[in-house]
Amino acid sequence: MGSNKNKKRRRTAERPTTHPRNKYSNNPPDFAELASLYPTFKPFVFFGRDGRPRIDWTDFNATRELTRVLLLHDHCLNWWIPDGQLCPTVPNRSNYIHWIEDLLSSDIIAKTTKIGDKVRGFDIGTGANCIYPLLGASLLGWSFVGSDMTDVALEWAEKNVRDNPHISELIEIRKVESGENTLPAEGSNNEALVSTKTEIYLTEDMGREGNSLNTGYYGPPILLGVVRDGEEFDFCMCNPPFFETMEEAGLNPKTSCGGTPAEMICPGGEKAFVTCIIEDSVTLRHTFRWYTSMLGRKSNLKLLTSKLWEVGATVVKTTEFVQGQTCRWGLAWSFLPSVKKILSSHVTEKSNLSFMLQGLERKLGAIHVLQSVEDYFRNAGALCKLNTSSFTVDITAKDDKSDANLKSESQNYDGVASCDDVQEASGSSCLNLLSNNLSFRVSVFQQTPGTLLVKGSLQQRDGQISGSFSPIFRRLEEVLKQKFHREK
Ligand SMILES: C[S@@+](CC[C@H](N)C(=O)[O-])C[C@H]1O[C@@H](n2cnc3c(N)ncnc32)[C@H](O)[C@@H]1O
Repeated sequence: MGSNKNKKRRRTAERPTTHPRNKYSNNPPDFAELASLYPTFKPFVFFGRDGRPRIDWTDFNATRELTRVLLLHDHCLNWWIPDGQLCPTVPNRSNYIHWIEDLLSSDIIAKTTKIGDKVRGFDIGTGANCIYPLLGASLLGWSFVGSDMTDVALEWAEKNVRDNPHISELIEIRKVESGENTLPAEGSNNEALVSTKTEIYLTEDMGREGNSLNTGYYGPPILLGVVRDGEEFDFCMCNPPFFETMEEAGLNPKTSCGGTPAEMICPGGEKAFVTCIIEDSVTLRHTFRWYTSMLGRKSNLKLLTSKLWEVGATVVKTTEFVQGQTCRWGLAWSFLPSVKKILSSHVTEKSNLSFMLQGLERKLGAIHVLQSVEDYFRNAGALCKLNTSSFTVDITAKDDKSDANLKSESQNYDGVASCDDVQEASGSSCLNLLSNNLSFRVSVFQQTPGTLLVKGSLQQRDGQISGSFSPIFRRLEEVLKQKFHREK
């Protein structure tokens, strides 16, 4: 009992809170002072029995006025949103900005910008409040493209930019065209549009011809088709529509931050929305140094992390944003080569490795696993030969000069790229481990229904090259276990 209590206490103590560089980390907003300085805020402030100044968090007008005065007082920003639009909390949104700042200054991935270059970001779904571009530009001098699709968001985001001439040059608001075949989304207002496109096909680009990935997202374009030819960004960020329905959104009875259906929901919820960003990132690759999104559900973090390994991200990072009672998660990934590494060529290499896959659905057999193995390595740019009679896939890394940068890293392996984050899931996909001439065979044996043995055998023993076989095979094990476990 006692030890449980201690554990709980320890967990609470260890829980991450406000980012240390967040203006409010040691200085929470002082409502009494703000009330004395801003007469329009004063009517919303009352004093509790303990004598402390408070506001009614369930009153939209109070939370909006608080955001307005905080942006003005602490950030010299003029700001407003119409009734009912999503009202951001400033300390909470600042955490995400500071996390991106950490990612950009870390040496997890190669730096592509020169010293003195301006940081350029892309805010997916900037909303009427345009909070991230306003904060990023005023706190750090970053420039932004902020995208959105509803008229009200575009009109008010532009107004919020115009009302701040000292940073307005830094922010472009970009309309997302909903594209052809666009229908009003069921159960939402006219502003939420969905296209009739049902699947996103990843074909030639990824060497996965005919293999369609249904993201479950049927909305307007997110990055592909919005980012223009030749554009490059240091990062993208997104506070996605978290929910599938307004009932699910269930508007937290303890606070009132507004939020229209167009802001809060999309078909498939945040999982579908962020899956679509991931699919777009596979095509856009180095157009962004970091792709990031916020998530409202921890379960989606795990799921999307596995998806990122499957599509060949080189680095995946996660974090937790805690502000008061609200908990959100941050997911970041990149396709640039990871920089930190340890030399692994001295590792005595095993040329035969194996693992078991258990608990598969009965209808899934060796052939499905082999096809996943083939897809996975083909995605990473390797040549794959599937033999359905011997139940093997032969894999050889291609000699592709365009990937020379990635392949040159193959003698080094960094299983964990670390940063100061609270939670992290980092690693290296097979992409940056596949070296020219590395060739190996993966064989799959059915043991009993639902249980398979997966074996990997190195085809050559070149000391330097073979050093990457084991991490590649370990990564394959993770991917297959996650995939087939999920499909149970
Ligand atoms: C949860 S709100 C976030 C608003 C603001 N960034 C914030 O953090 O308060 C989500 C926004 O995404 C927009 N949105 C939905 N689908 C979009 C798409 N495909 N492209 C751009 N914006 C989109 C919505 O209109 C809405 O303004």
